[in-house]
Amino acid sequence: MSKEYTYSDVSEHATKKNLFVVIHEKVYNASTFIDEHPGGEEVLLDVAGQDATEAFEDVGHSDEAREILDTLLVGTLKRKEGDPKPKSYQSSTGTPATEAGMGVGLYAFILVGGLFAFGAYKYFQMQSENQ
Ligand code: HEM
Repeated sequence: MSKEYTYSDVSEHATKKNLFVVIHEKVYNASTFIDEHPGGEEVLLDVAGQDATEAFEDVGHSDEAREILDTLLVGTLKRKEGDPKPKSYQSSTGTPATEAGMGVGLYAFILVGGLFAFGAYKYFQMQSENQ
């Protein structure tokens, strides 16, 4: 019974009693669940009628949470031109940024290590000259 919703259809369901969210291109009706949400109703109201993929994944929800999600499914999202871009968690900028951070850390480590080795080398050279 998969129904297709456009982004503007979804955005019309943005109240506590009528609350749709988009997660991974699927449309969920969270109205019945909002009062039971362990993370509180505030966070769900924040993303009501919007793409909540990033918010949902950032929390690192359990498999149980994903099972509940399945029971709330009402349809799939049909994107049109001009709609907000899909929030695909995998392709978010988080991963490359982390890699870049590690790269910089690695260079810093090599640089500091190199300087230390050079210092030690000079130190032992002076020591042997003094003898
Ligand atoms: C309809 C979609 C959602 C469902 C079915 C859902 C379900 C759940 C469930 C079952 C938990 C308990 C912990 C776990 O099993 O992972 C939980 C915790 C939580 N959720 Fe959601 N959630 C949804 C959307 C969201 C969104 C959009 C946010 C936005 C940030 C959010 C924020 C949180 C937070 C912060 C917790 C942790 C609460 C704590 O440990 O004190 N959830 N959620």
